[in-house]
Amino acid sequence: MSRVAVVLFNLGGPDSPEAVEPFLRNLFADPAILRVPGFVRRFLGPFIARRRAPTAQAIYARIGGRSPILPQTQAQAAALDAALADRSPDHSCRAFIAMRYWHPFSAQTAAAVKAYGPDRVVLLPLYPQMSTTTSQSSIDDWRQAAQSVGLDAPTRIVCCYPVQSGLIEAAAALIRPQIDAVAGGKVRLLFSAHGLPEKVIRGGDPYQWQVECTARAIVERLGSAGLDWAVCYQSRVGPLKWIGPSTDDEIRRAGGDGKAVVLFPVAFVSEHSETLVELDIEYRELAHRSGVPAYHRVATVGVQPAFIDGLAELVLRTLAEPAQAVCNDGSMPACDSRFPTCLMRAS
Ligand SMILES: C=CC1=C(C)c2cc3[nH]c(cc4nc(cc5[nH]c(cc1n2)c(C)c5CCC(=O)O)C(CCC(=O)O)=C4C)c(C)c3C=C
Ligand SMILES: [Fe+2]
Ligand SMILES: [Fe+2]
Repeated sequence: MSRVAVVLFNLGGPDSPEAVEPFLRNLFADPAILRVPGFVRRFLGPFIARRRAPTAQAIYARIGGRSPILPQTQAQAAALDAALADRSPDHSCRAFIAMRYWHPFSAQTAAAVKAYGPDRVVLLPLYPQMSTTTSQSSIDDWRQAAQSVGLDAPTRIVCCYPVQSGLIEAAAALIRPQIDAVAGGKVRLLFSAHGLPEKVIRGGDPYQWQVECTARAIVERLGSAGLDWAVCYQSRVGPLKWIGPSTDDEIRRAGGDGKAVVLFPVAFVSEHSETLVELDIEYRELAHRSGVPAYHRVATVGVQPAFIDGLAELVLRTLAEPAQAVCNDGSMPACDSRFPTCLMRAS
């Protein structure tokens, strides 16, 4: 029986009010996030972090001063361990967590994985849609950490899984009752994803294309003829032009059209500041002010069994593949055919 370490990547979030500014410093030190020459980033990153800290502290203060992203990810890791134990008699799998901008960092997790002594390692970003700013940044960070602790077990990467059947099934099961609950059926389903600067997408990042693939696959699974739906982008920060339409504009448009809103966070798989504050408080207030007759925020897929089973399937499929990295579950083309940044190419 082979020992497999599955490393789950997520963004991480501050665990106290004092952690907010150092968390932001880590985020803006990432060359994938702040795309300026290194000597500029070394000064500009801490400057932006200091300027953003009071706003971010106010955001986290609304949810008890800390992000729940780590306990949420730990629950997913435990559920994945159980799903893999049920499905895989040939492998003994254990899930580890590596966060990009707050504890536990890749360096600490790489040391724990080394101590576990795996025969193989599977890297699994908790981002269904691949972006250079998220999955690729985490994997680059992991490679450095693994090298520095001398972790050299054969490693496979899950690049992305925007239409993985478990993800789509879990999403549709959460969305369907919210749509059915809207009296009179005058409803618009908004798929809200974290935005990105336009220049990141122009640079060959598959994220926006994959967000749209996920939304379309969920609509198909819902099978509601004539369903009114749209994709939109939230969480803009900084002076650059970001991809649109923005979630704010879509909420105002729904209000103008007299439509109720059912909003599904299509690029987040757990709860944190962007869902609990931006979607549940700020956009709910905006919807009210904009005349939206009803606003329903759908929960993230979290530990829904269909989603966790889908992750387990991805792990087992990745272990069975000869390729260094896999995209999706084979039900759509790998993103390397269209995007130079696909992790299949990078590996
Ligand atoms: C799909 C997921 C995400 C992408 C893409 C992404 C890009 C991105 N983010 C920022 C800046 C910030 N993000 C912040 C919080 C945050 N971002 C994501 C996910 C993606 N980011 C998550 C899950 C979270 C929440 C963390 C938590 O609460 O646990 C923040 C901090 C909060 C705030 O100040 O608003 C910043 C800043 C940029 C610049 C960017 C792409 C270039
Ligand atoms: Fe973000
Ligand atoms: Fe890919």
